[in-house]
Amino acid sequence: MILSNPFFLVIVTVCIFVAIRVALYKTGLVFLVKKWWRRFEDCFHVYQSFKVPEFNESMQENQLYGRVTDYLNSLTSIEDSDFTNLVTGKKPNEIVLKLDRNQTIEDDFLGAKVLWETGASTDSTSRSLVLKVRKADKRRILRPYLQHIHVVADELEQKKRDLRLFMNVEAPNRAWRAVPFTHPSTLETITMEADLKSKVKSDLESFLKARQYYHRLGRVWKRSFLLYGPSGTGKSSFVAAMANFLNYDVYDLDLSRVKDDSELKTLLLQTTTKSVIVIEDLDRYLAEKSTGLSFSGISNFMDGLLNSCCAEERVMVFTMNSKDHVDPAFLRPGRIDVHIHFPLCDFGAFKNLATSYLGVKEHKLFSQVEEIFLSGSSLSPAEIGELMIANRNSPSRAIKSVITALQTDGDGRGVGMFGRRVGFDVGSRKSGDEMVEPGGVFCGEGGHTVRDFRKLYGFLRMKSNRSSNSQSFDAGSANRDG
Ligand SMILES: Nc1ncnc2c1ncn2[C@@H]1O[C@H](COP(=O)(O)OP(=O)(O)OP(=O)(O)O)[C@@H](O)[C@H]1O
Ligand SMILES: [Mg+2]
Repeated sequence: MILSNPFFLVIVTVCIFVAIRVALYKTGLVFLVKKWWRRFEDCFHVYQSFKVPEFNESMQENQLYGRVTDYLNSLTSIEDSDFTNLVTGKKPNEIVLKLDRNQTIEDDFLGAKVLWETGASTDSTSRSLVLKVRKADKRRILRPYLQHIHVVADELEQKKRDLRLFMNVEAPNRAWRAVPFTHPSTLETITMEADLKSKVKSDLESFLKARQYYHRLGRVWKRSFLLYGPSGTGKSSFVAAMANFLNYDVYDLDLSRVKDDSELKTLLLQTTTKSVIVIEDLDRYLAEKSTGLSFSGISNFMDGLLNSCCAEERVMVFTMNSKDHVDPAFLRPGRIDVHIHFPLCDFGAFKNLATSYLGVKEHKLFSQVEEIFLSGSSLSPAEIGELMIANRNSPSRAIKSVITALQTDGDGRGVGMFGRRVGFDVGSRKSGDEMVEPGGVFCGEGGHTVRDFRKLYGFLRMKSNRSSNSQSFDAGSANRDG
């Protein structure tokens, strides 16, 4: 009687389906069912296979094999294969998945399904990969798919490579000398207004993807940044962070070592793609009258227009303490695309530094520090950071030393005296997009002055002549995210 009740039957059927589904998922049998279903489905398609052997007939390495392997290892579907190897990545705590032999993994491209089988070659010493494409899809997807593999493999290769820092040396014929670039600065470690940081990040991200866009416009694929602000506000650290983010080499160009315009041209020609080309303290260099370089020599360099081959896929960065006395022609849009202001610390930046350097988010002395900042005192992030590092075992002592430093060295270096403290003036001064800034530091218990600590830092500026007479003027920013 009850069995003939349709309502009861529906309930029972639903319960049975739910129970089967739960059982399939709980036991993992669902993967087996999917596999069988795929095999069943494949019976209705004709596949064409393409083999990618590890070596060619002359036993030379087939580079495509390595590229495809890298590509397959980057696919998320590798996690679904029955057997994968876990190996250490580039960083010691990084674990990466690598495909094992005799596995099949699936990939989707332009709506078509393709299969890759990893297997041993007939002689069982060398390996091979087999790509299976449905015949019906072959004409449409094969070429673009292989192209796509190349593009992804290029990107992966770029990520894997070790970065280098190039410096121009005086010796003839050896324009650039390279050393490994291992600066630990990242966009995360730079104290900067959160909004600004994310703007810079997305600017760099969209630059990386914009090759077609720039080419369609007939423009050289490059982006130029001006970082300006007082000494010790993080400009050089930011250059390093940018290079690490982009995974680009760094060319640190010391203009005082360049004889004339033609040498400058040669230096640019000798840079490679995927690089950040930095000129530090450009304002100071331009202010020195006794230079062998002409206005057009420097501006041509900045434009990279000598030849698109020597500016393609490059980021140019110029740092300055102030752009007030710089000929606006150097800063016009196109020559400099983005202006980023690096100000001295305000209270928000101080709190972010306290969080990262001392692990302190709140402290009873904070209200006193805030008052001093509000009265117009300020120090650079470098100055405050060094004080915190020196007193890192005692947050109270560290904050007290910051207070003392603000009251002595920091007087009048903040908003009060130098005016502007925030800054994102988009294109307001006919000089490209205007982003802005990170913030400041101090140090020195036991009689250290700000000036003493200033001598302790600096990374790209390995040229002693440039670092010895650094000065700081200009002011800065809003809240930072650390
Ligand atoms: N905004 C910041 N966030 C985090 N650390 C900072 C920041 N600014 C400065 N520092 C720290 O201070 C030190 C000096 O910074 P950096 O050399 O980048 O300053 P700079 O602006 O290039 O100074 P200069 O104009 O004298 O070359 C670095 O070690 C860096 O860690
Ligand atoms: Mg610097």
